[in-house]
Amino acid sequence: MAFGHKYVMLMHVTTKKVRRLGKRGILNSWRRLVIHRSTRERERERGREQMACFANLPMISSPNPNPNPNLKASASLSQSSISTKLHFSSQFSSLSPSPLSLRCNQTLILRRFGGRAPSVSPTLVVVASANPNSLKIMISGAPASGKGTQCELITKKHDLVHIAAGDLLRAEVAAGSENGRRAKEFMEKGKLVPNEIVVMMVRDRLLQPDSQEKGWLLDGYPRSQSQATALKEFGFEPDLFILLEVPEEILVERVVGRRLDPVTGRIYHLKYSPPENEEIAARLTQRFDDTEEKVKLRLRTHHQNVEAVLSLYKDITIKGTMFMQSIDASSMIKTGEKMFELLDKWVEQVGEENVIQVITDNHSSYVMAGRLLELKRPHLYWTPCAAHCLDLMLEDIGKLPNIKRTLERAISLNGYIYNRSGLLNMMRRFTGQRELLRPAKTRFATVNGGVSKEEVFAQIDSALEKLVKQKKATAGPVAI
Ligand SMILES: Nc1ncnc2c1ncn2[C@@H]1O[C@H](COP(=O)(O)OP(=O)(O)O)[C@@H](O)[C@H]1O
Repeated sequence: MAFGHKYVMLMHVTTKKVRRLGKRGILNSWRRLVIHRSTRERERERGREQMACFANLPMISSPNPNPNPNLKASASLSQSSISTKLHFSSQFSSLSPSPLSLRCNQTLILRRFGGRAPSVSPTLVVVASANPNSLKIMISGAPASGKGTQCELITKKHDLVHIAAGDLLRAEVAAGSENGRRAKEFMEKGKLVPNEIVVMMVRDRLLQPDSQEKGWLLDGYPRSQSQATALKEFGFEPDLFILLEVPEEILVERVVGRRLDPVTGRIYHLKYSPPENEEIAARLTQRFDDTEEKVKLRLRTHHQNVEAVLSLYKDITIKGTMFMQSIDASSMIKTGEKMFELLDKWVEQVGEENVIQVITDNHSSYVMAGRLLELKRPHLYWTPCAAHCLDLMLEDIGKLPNIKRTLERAISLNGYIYNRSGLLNMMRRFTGQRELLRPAKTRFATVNGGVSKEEVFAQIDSALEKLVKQKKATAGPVAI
């Protein structure tokens, strides 16, 4: 494939040829579609921004330049041939420093890098989108907000390629490359790694054939407006942006106790999800930036950037719980009617059609308020908080004499061990780093940090299902 000063050539093959000829043969046998520069100039004179040319294109993909210097594009070809509409961006000009790109269904399929005149042999990357129905999702959230868990569930169900910017960077650090060395300096400080390292890394991964064919779930990117813009310029636009929000105190606790099993890749938590046996416990590792001090820095960086990124994707964002307002209700907390007025005002403000469920405390005034609300608005669904119900039940159970005595003993034994570091150390050594369940204050808000990973996934998945249906409905045969 050549990029002369006068011509732009697009090539065409069919799947049968692909099988018969193999890679090299295909490159030689591509039918050339020649567009004379003069044609482009005439088009431009007509004031058209873009010139469209159409071709039958097989699924072609290769992020790596071919070693042949005269043929700087290489291709690996899959079985299915697809009909694809190509748009040739008319940014092309012998003087223009801007890169030349071909886009296919929003996916970058060809790009010339560098700002040299086209007479200089360009480096080409040829990639084609095989499946316009594939999902393209971005997921964002503070450290330990559960992105990893949700990504696992999402990729499993929708067979997407999971691309985590943090993992790409850690792989680079582990490889000991110059980029990795530089990246580590920033990662240790909980700061963002400079764009010149991250952007290309993510772009290259997105261009890989598996991401192009299956669709992708991009995790931890973009973290700034400039990263989002850079990706957009490369032609990558998500269908959906997911933001996971979790209160900060929960995040710190999660991060500090988080451990990785390097053999299985499974993530454990010393307290909430301890390893199953001593063998696993002994090999667990901790991320170098999972300390309390560093996580606080990472959280600050996250909060500084998240709003800017969100503003770019607000139309396609799904968010979890949103904090609206806190009110001092101490003067009315005991009066059902007053609590009803308060709740009713909020339902009015949010719009009744947008309220799925109203959840309150189990106090009699809340129960009365909830019932009044249901009377006034028969389509509204009110429930007392399930966690609070359980909390009250357990409190009552804990008052039974037998249980009360056992609990008291457990609490004093717990305090005895945890107040003596030598003893605690010994217990951990002999139990394979196990912890005792410790008495803690119960939290009775079913929302916020109390939402289970399955509930979060259900929320995300319903949005994904809608998206899949939408994509299927709008994907007709592509014009050629
Ligand atoms: N998109 C990005 N841009 C710049 N730096 C990044 C990006 N993604 C990850 N990093 C760096 O890698 C570190 C680890 O990222 P990650 O594994 O996603 O964990 P976390 O989100 O918990 O900080 C970040 O603290 C940051 O230094």
